[in-house]
Parts: sequence; structure tokens; C-alpha cells
Amino acid sequence: MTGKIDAYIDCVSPYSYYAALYLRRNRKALESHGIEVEFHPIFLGGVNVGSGNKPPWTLPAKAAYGKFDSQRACKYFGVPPIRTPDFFPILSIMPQRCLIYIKKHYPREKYERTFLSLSEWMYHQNIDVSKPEKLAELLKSHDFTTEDIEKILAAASSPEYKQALTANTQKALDLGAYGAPWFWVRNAQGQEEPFFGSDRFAFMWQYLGLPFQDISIIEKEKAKL
Ligand SMILES: N[C@@H](CCC(=O)N[C@@H](CS)C(=O)NCC(=O)O)C(=O)O
Repeated sequence: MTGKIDAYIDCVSPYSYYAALYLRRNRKALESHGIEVEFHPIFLGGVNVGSGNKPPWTLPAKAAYGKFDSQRACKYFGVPPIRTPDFFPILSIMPQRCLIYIKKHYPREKYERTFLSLSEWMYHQNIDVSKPEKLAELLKSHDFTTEDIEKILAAASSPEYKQALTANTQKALDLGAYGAPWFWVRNAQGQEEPFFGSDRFAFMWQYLGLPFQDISIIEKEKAKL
């Protein structure tokens, strides 16, 4: 591989979810150009504290605009509209630590699908996956055995995985993160730059020197609208 996209994501962040969906959909094309994609679980709350940022919904104007942006993103990324869960704000520490364990011990596909489900259960099904029993239910739905689930949940409370999530979060901060999804991208020339958000892929493809047509407007006569 000649380039790499390191994606720093938290299941609490709907935009991380959209970005993960989009990168997975484009992975085959990216790999055909020698670009590898890797997802790293982080704790967005820690990124906010470490960078001095605040969640966008804490500023009334951003919260109001966010509703429009969120609906547009769902439409663009082809997912049902999300709704703010009843248990908002969501605590993602335990699920994120579980993901680090799963990433280390299971195939990539299982890890990434589990990440996507965490967001889907919270934002589409209103299920509080920070609760161990709900987390266990979600893991079961991904065919983790009872024994696996016990190990994953125990790991999430262990010093090793507490430290691992802190380290991933610190790494993102060191790479300039102030929100999620945060990306660190290396191009074929070995240059590296950060990108923020699920709406910056056109810039990322430009940086990587990839051919793309996603955001080109098609002339009316040629469009099948
Ligand atoms: N425009 C970005 C927004 C991403 C975003 O708002 N991420 C939230 C977490 S879900 C965040 O960390 N925001 C920090 C900020 O906007 O300063 C996108 O479309 O992806």
C-alpha cells in the first residue's frame, strides 16, 4: 500500500458513523489505488477536554444548525434519519474500550460491523449501549459467544483497555483532533495531513491524488432526474 487513512472515530458521533460507512463502501476502490483504511476507537469526550472544544450541541446556534446538517447527511449517506436518543448525552467509554479489544482479537469485518451497529442501536433504535446488558445483547447479535462476551466486557473494565482507549485518544489529540471523525492521511509521496468530518472526502481524494466524480454536478440533459 502506498497511502493510508487513519480514521479516529467514536460510536457516539453520528458523523463518525457516516464516515465509516462511506470509507467501507469505498475501500475496494481505495485499495485499488494502494490506499489502506484503518479505524481507531477514541473517546470523543476526551478529545473535547484535551483540545478545549465543546460538543457542538452545547452551543444553541450549532445545535439548531446541526439538525439540518444531520438530516442532509443521512440522506446523502443513505441511512434512515437519526434521532437523539432518550438517554442523551451518551456515554461511549465502555463500548469504545470493547471495540479496541474486538479489533485486537477478531477479524476486521466483525470489528467494523460492531462499530456500525453501536451507532445504529443508539441513533436508530434508541438503545443505550453504554449499559452492559445492552452491550452484551448487541455483541450476541454479532455472533459473539457468551464466553467471548464475558471476556470483552471484562477487558473493557481492565486497566489495559482503559489505558488503550486513553492512548488512542491522546494519539488523536497529538494529531490535532478537536472532534470526530478525525483523519490522519498519508499520500503516495509520504506527506501527511489531518482532515476533519465526514464531509471532507473530496478534499481527501484530492490530497491523495485519486480520480473521483462523487460531487460533480451532472448537466440537466444528461441527468435521469
Ligand atoms: N461537518 C462535519 C461535522 C462533524 C461533527 O460535528 N462532529 C462532532 C461529533 S459528532 C464534533 O466532534 N464536532 C466538533 C466541532 O464541530 O467542533 C461532518 O459533516 O462530518
